[in-house]
Amino acid sequence: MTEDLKVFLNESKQKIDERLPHFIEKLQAPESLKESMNYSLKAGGKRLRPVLLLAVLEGFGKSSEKGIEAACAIEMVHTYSLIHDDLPAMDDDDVRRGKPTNHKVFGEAAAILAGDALLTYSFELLSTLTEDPEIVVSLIAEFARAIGAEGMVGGQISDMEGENKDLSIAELENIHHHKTGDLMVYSIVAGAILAGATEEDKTNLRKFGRELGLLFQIKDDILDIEGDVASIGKPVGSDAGNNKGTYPSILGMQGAKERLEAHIDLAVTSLKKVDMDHTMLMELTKYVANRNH
Ligand SMILES: CC(C)=CCC/C(C)=C/COP(=O)(O)OP(=O)(O)O
Ligand SMILES: C=C(C)CCOP(=O)(O)OP(=O)(O)O
Repeated sequence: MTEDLKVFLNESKQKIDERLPHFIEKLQAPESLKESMNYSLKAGGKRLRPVLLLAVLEGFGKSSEKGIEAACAIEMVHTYSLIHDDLPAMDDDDVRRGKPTNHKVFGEAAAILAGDALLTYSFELLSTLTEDPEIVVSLIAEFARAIGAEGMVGGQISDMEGENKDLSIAELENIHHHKTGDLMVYSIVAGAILAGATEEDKTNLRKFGRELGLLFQIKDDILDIEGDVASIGKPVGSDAGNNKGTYPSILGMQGAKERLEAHIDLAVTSLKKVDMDHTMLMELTKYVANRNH
């Protein structure tokens, strides 16, 4: 990792980590609910989606302050998705971000409600942005599409329905485009909307985001086999345990790694077409593909 990326990641993560609990503190809501929401938000995480939004703003020469609220809203939704994903009705996982999962600490009902509250609050946060109302509406509409039935939620149910089945690579890609990719694409496009990017630049950033989402997920599948529990903060072997089709299970480990390289090339090609400073997004792409956590 370059020194510039290390500094950017640390600074961005720090800004998000500082702001997130502050948003929860000011809620006039039952303390038990706030505690459960904050537990998962504060449990750590790479903050990759907020970092992507801030990197896009920086690439267009805009201040990252402009994107903090939207970045926090995105992290809230990502955190809700992980809380629900870990529930017994879904992946039934006990450890997340190196800590006991939310339902293990607070019980299933509180975990479901903490997720619901984070999701709902994210929309409230976006609605209070001081941008032009047209921009706010477009940010909210695109967000709803990315994380709802046509996006992340749809991807999650396809993922669950795909368990114990022989999936083709096309089916697997479709699951990942929605389950993982759509929120990542949104993080990038939200940065572009806030930066006032042209339609052409937004289209190429969307293509870049789709490739980044896939390569992120291929790496996640690889780490589920080759990763180290202490680094990834969640159990290894969970995909095999849940009988999920993954890139290594369909293509073999070597095939999955070749696929990862191919998606890096495709991501870089789309990114280079965008009229911006690509340095940080280029570095982030390499980081996502080579990470060990
Ligand atoms: C609406 C919901 C609940 C969406 C969940 C979306 C999501 C990306 C879950 C984690 O995927 P994963 O199970 O592949 O990852 P991990 O290995 O981190 O559990
Ligand atoms: C989409 C997947 C595979 C869920 C985990 O996402 P991250 O790996 O970004 O999780 P955190 O760092 O936020 O915990």
